[in-house]
Amino acid sequence: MIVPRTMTEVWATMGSTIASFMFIWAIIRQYCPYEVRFYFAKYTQRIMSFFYPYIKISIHEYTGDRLERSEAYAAVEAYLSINSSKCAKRLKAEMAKDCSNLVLSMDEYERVKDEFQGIQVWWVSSMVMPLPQAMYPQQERRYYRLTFHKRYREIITGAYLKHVMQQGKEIRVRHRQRKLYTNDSGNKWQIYKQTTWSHIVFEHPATFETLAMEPAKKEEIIEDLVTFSKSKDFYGRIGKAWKRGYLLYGPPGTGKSTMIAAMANLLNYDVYDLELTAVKDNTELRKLLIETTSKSIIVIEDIDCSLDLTGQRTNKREEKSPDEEKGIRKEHEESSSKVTLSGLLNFIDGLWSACGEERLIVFTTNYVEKLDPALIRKGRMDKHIELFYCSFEAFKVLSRNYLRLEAHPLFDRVESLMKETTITPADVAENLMPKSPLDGADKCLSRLIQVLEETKAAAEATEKDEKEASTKNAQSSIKAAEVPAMEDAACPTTRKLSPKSQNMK
Ligand SMILES: Nc1ncnc2c1ncn2[C@@H]1O[C@H](COP(=O)(O)OP(=O)(O)OP(=O)(O)O)[C@@H](O)[C@H]1O
Repeated sequence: MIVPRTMTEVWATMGSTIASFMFIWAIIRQYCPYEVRFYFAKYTQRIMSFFYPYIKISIHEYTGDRLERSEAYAAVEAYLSINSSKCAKRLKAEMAKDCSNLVLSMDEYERVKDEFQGIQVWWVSSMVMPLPQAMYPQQERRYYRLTFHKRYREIITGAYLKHVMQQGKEIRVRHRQRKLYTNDSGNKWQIYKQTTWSHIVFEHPATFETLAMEPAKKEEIIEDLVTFSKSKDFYGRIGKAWKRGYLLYGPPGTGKSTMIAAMANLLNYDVYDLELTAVKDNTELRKLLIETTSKSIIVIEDIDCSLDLTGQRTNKREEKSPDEEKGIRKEHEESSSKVTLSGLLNFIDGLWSACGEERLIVFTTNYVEKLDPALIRKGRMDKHIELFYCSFEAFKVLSRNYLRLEAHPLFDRVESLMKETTITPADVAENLMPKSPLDGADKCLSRLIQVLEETKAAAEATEKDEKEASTKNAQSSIKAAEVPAMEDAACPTTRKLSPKSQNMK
């Protein structure tokens, strides 16, 4: 045997060995039957794995017959986007479908190391190229491969993978773009078709900080919401679906819709704005419910206008002006649907309502007294929140938002007027809004004071009119009572006759 002496000889020997091996392999591939090769590869792998102490787990991007994108792959991708961006040398940046920012992930064939409870694991991103002879053009199939020592099989397949999935899902929720869904396309013929959710990006800027409300009440609501969002284990333990109902009620313009936006922003939830009048029947309502995702708020605004408490539905459009009424009523007749009160009750807490988790169901109404007690009982609508007219504390929040003012000499006058009259936060907000670039705080506050004074004067005038009217009514009823008494005195027999006997007479 010739022993190579120099480096050049070593390379030359190695090169010729590899070439010989490839030549032999090519001959085997050409002449050896497929079955023999298959068994050869299979048993070689088994023998290798006997000596090879590592386990590999692959997580593919697309799974199933319908080739849906795998949730597990997406979670690993999100998990590694944080880990890999710190240590990988080749990263790729993409604008993800549900995300407003660029998302960094490991580039193909890049390898990163991760550590869990002192155990080292390796992740490799890889892909399978489509077969050239495939009948349909396919995309390359990407996958992540996790490698770890077989000694740690239990921990890695249990706790570590659970940790990766959990963290990955959380990262995805944090980075996703939230959506505002609606089932009302505005098409009056929609009632003859199945309704589905359509969405836009949810970008309402309202927060609890900007919401005008008594600070103590605000704190209580925030605490309730945050506690709910952290109560997965609690709900599991007590055997209840992880959802909570909120009933927001109060006069128009007191901030019910604004509060829903603040709730969504606080908890980072999507919003499903459910228009009941556009839902055909209970089956369709259930279908819409099933299509909602976790971490969401399902809102039914003005519930009193959407569903008659006898189970007969009315349309909120019926409340339009008399001019519109005729045309609208026709439209309503065409679009009337068969969602019933019991269908809605099932929607809230029937068996199907447990199909998702971490969901809030919010009803709003201006007339809480009109609602069926069954609809709003505790357990369905767990928390009832009344939104009031603007208090001075709420006004201070609005003046901070609109005028960046914490204090002002005119505040005292506003405070005393607010004790004497009522005004909605919407009206206060409108008056604090500068109408021109030259409008300063003085002008806005003076405008608000003027409106408050006018409202107070109008309320006093109405009260005076009502008092006068009731005095007049009282006087006329006294007079009316005196007339029969005088008639009775003139003819005592008449009094004893009943109307019937009078007629007979
Ligand atoms: N509590 C509040 N805090 C801050 N802004 C408010 C508040 N209430 C009302 N507003 C302002 O008034 C506008 C109307 O409020 P919003 O639509 O939330 O009232 P609402 O109670 O839902 O009314 P409706 O019952 O008529 O639907 C909002 O755009 C917001 O600017």
